[in-house]
Amino acid sequence: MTLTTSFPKRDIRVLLLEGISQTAVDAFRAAGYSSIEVHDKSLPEAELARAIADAHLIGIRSRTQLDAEVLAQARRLIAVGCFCIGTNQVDLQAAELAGIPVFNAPYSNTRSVAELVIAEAILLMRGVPRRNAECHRGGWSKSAAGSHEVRGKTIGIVGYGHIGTQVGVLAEALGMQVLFHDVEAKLSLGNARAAASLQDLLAHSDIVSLHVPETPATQGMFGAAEIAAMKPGAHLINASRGTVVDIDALAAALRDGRVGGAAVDVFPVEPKGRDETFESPLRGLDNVILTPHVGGSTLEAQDNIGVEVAAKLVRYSDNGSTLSAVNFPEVALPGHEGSLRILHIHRNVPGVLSRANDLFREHGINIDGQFLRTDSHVGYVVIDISATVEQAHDLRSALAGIPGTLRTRVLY
Ligand SMILES: NC(=O)c1ccc[n+]([C@@H]2O[C@H](COP(=O)([O-])OP(=O)(O)OC[C@H]3O[C@@H](n4cnc5c(N)ncnc54)[C@H](O)[C@@H]3O)[C@@H](O)[C@H]2O)c1
Ligand SMILES: O=C(O)[C@H](O)COP(=O)(O)O
Repeated sequence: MTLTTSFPKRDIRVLLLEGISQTAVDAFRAAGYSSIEVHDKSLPEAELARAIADAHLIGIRSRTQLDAEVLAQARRLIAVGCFCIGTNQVDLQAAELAGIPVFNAPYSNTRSVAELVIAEAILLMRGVPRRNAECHRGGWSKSAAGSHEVRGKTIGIVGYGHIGTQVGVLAEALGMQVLFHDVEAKLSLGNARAAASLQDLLAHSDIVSLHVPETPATQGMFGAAEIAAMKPGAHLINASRGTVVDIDALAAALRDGRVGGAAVDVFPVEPKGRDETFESPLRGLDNVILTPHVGGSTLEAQDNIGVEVAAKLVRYSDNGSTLSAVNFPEVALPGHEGSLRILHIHRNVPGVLSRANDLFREHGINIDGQFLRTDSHVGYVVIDISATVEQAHDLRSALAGIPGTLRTRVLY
C-alpha cells in the first residue's frame, strides 16, 4: 500500500443545505475543499437520506431534522455544522454515539434577533400592527388610543442569555425598565433587574420577550397559565422556538384582548419551504406581527455565520480540534507538522485506552503527543506519531478493531 497524502480534500464531500451563505462556500474553497454541493432549501426526507450517505461534512440550518434514523444513513459523515444557534434539530446524542461532533454559531445572529425584537416592541406598543391592517383595508383610525411610547415601560426578558442580554441593553437605551428571568444566576447588564420569579416578571411587564432554547423544560413552558399571569393588555414576543408557547392559548388571549398584541417569528410547525402554505391560528389577527422565522436572517448575520461554522468544520476536518462542539468531548489541538495524527473516537468503556497503548507498543511506534477528553458516553483520543504513512494506516486499522471504537482517521 503506497499512500502519500491524507484522504484528499477534493474527495471530501461537503453538503450545504437551506441557503447557507456563499461565505461558507468561499471558506471551504479557500481551505482547499472543492467538492461542495449547495442547496437553497432543506431536502425532503428520502433525498436527505440519500445525500447524507455520501457526505463527509454537512451544513444545515434550523429546518433540517437530523434524527437518529437519518444519522444512521450517514456512514461517511465526519461532522455536522448548524449554521445557526439552535441545535435542537439534531439528535445530539445519536450523533455523538456515531462519533460525529456537531458545531454551531452561538453568537453571529444574536444582534439581528435583538434588533428585530426591539423594533417589534415599539410597533406593538404603538398599536401599529392593527393600524397597518386597517389602512390596508381602507380604514383610517387616526387616534392615540392604545398607543404608547416604550420609554418608561417594562420589558420582561425570559432567558437572559446572548440574545436576551442584548435586548435588555438596547431596551434600556430607549429608556425602558428591564426585568429578566433565567434558570441560571446571571450578571445583570446596566440597570436590568432579576425578577423574583417568572410569575413576578409576568405581573410587572408591559412586554414579555422569550429567549430560551428549546429543551424538554421549555417545551410548552408558556401556556394558558403564564398568559393569564401577564398584565392585562401586555404584549408577547416570541423569537425563540415555536414549541415554547401554547399557540392556541395565545390565539385565544389575543382574540379576547387579554393579550394586547404579539410578534411571533417561530411556530410549533413551520413550512419546510417557500412552496408550502403557512398554517397558524394566529393568521388573520390584526394585533399580531407574523414573520417567517427570520429573526437571524440578515445578510450580516448569515455572512458571519458562514465564515464561523465553515471554519469550525475545516478545523475539525484538517486538524481534529473539537473546540466548541456542542455534543462532544472538546479537544483543542496544536498543529501537527512533522507528525502524523491519528484520531480515535470510542465509547467511554473501560479498557479501550490500555488496548490502544498496547497496539502502539506492539507496532513499535513512538508517540510524540497524546490528547484525550472523555464525557460520560464517548472518549476522543488524538495521538501524534513519528512513523511512515503505511505504519500509521496499519495502526489505524488495528485501532479500528478495538471493541467500542466508533471512528478512526489519520491526518497528515
Ligand atoms: N428566531 C430566530 O431566528 C432565532 C435566531 C437565533 C436564536 N433563536 C433561538 O433563541 C434561543 C436563545 O438564543 P441565545 O443565543 O440567547 O441562547 P443562550 O443559550 O445564550 O441563552 C438562553 C438562556 O435561556 C436560559 N434558559 C434555559 N432554560 C430556561 C428556562 N426554562 N427558563 C428561563 N431561562 C432558561 C439559559 O440559562 C440561557 O441564559 C436559541 O436557542 C434559539 O432557539 C432564534
Ligand atoms: O437557531 C437559530 O439560529 C435561528 O432559529 C435561526 O435559524 P435559521 O438559520 O434556520 O434561520
